[in-house]
Formats: sequence, C-alpha cells, structure tokens
Amino acid sequence: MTLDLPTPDAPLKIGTRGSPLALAQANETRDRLATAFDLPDEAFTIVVIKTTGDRVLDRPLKEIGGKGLFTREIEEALLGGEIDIAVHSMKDMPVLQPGGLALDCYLPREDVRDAFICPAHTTIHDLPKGVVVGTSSLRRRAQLLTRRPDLQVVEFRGNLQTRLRKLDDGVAMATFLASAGLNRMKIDGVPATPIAPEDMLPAVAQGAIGVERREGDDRVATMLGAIHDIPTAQRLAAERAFLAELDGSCETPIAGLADLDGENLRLRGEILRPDGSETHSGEITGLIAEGPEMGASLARDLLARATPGFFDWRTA
Ligand SMILES: NCc1[nH]cc(CCC(=O)O)c1CC(=O)O
Repeated sequence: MTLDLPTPDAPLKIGTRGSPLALAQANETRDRLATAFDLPDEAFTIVVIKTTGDRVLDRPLKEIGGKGLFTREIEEALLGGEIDIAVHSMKDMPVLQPGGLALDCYLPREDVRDAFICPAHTTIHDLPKGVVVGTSSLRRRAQLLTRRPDLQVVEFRGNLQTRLRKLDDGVAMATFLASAGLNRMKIDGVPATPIAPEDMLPAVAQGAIGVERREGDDRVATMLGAIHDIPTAQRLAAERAFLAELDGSCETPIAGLADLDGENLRLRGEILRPDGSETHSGEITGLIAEGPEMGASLARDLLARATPGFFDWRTA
C-alpha cells in the first residue's frame, strides 16, 4: 500500500489556535511531518482557528467554564473537514474526545516544569510579605498559597507576551509560566527560574503536544504514527487516568506527573483546595503497562483522604 502524501497543490491542513505558542507547536508538528516524509513545508498549510477561550479575555477562565474552552471550535473544524489534523497543548485537553475524533499522537515531551517569572527574585520564598502574584491557574494559585499564605493572587489572563507586559507595568511582582512554552517559543530575556516538580508539581500533561485526527482517517493515522512518541504516551496514559478518576479539567487544582525508569513508571499526584488550605499528595510506582490503573488508584487514594466539602467549591 502506498501512502497518498500531501503536496503543495493538495496540502495537509493543520488546525491550531493563533497564539504565538500555539503557532510554534503547529510549526513543530509540520516540521516533524515534513522531515519524516521528506516533504517541503508547502505540502502543509496552517489554519488558525479562534476559540471561545481566545475570544473572551475579560473574565476569569473558571467563570467562562465548560470543558474544551480552547478546543471546541478546533474539533468542530476537524469533524467538518476544514482541517485534517489539530495540534493541541495536552494540558488543555479534556480526558475524553468528542465522538468521531482520535487523539493518539504525541510529540516528544518538552520540559515539564513550571517556571517562576520574576525580575527581582528567583523563588517564591524570596518574595516580600504580602506582595501580588499574577496567575489564572487555580492549581498554581493553590500551590502558591499553600507555601505562602500571606501573598495576594490576582487573575492574569492573556498569552505569554501579555503577561510579561503586566509584570513590566507593575500589576504583579511575579507570575508562573510553563517552561515548555518558553522553550518552544525560543524567547530570550525572560526572568525565568524553573521549579523542581518536588516544589511545585506541574499540571497533568504539561509540556506535551497532542495531534488529533478524524477516527477512521487511515492516511492521516499512518502519517501521525511516524512522529508519535511512545514514552510521552505512556506517561500521559497514567497522568490522564489520574485526572479522569478525579473528573478534573485544566482549571481544577490538580497536579500530576509520571516519570519512566526502565520498565517502571512513577506517578506523583496532588489535589488542593483553591485557597491552599488543604492539600493531599501521594505517589505510586509500578510497571509502565499498568500506568492507567495506577492513575485511577492514586486518585482514589487522594480522594479518600480529602475532608468533607473538599470539592464543594466546584459547584458553588
Ligand atoms: N493553559 C494554557 C497553557 N496550556 C499549555 C501551556 C504551556 C505549554 C505546555 O504546558 O505544553 C499553557 C501556558 C502556561 O501554562 O504557561
């Protein structure tokens, strides 16, 4: 069977959000496919799609709510045939995809760590008492307040460039960003200090890019198979099973990270109250193949330790 490869006249259409980070991820996907199949860049087109999350910038993410805030419109374009593949930050992806779509191609994972962004200090412990830190992530807010309950947290929406400008303008003294985003955009001069996972456990799937396709699109499935990274898939299988058992999404204070060591996988997980007043963390190690069961089991273990009302804020 010969693979019907895209050409400049019939290019493969790559759907993505329009932020600089999303475009860097789409370009990386294109470059990997072009290299794998020895194709020119012109055999691909990048189609930018605006999502609800991109459109609504004046409200906190948790208020807009709903799953797939950054993905729904892109998935609709995929189902409608306007694009052939969709490139996503796996951190933003719900654990289940809509019917008719498959998300089983992952690029090699970038740095998983959060970075502390602050011109004046290198760790959260050096910040003066009571100063303002900006973040729109409930997880980072809760993890910060666990360690520094004296600090003030303000909502920080917008892409990386917008957030850095807010620091310059003095809206906050520090913020957090995923190291992966900084590395992928190759921007220099950002006052960033990576934070060890022991000090701040990252979000489930942080640093991983997933490429989604239509179910049954065998041509695209074969192409994506050539750029798929199995270790990343093994780690995400455990992390996303952990998330699924907690019924969480990107905007709940949940952290999880799997690492591989030979045949073994170690999964660390953490759940928090948004104000940092209660956290439960744990870890589990086993065979890589058992990652999904380990994820579910660690989640149940943490849930069993949560005091009554731990998750009530979600429906409040
Ligand atoms: N929720 C936004 C989002 N989704 C993925 C990344 C970073 C890149 C990644 O984790 O792969 C970011 C921004 C950030 O956390 O700084």
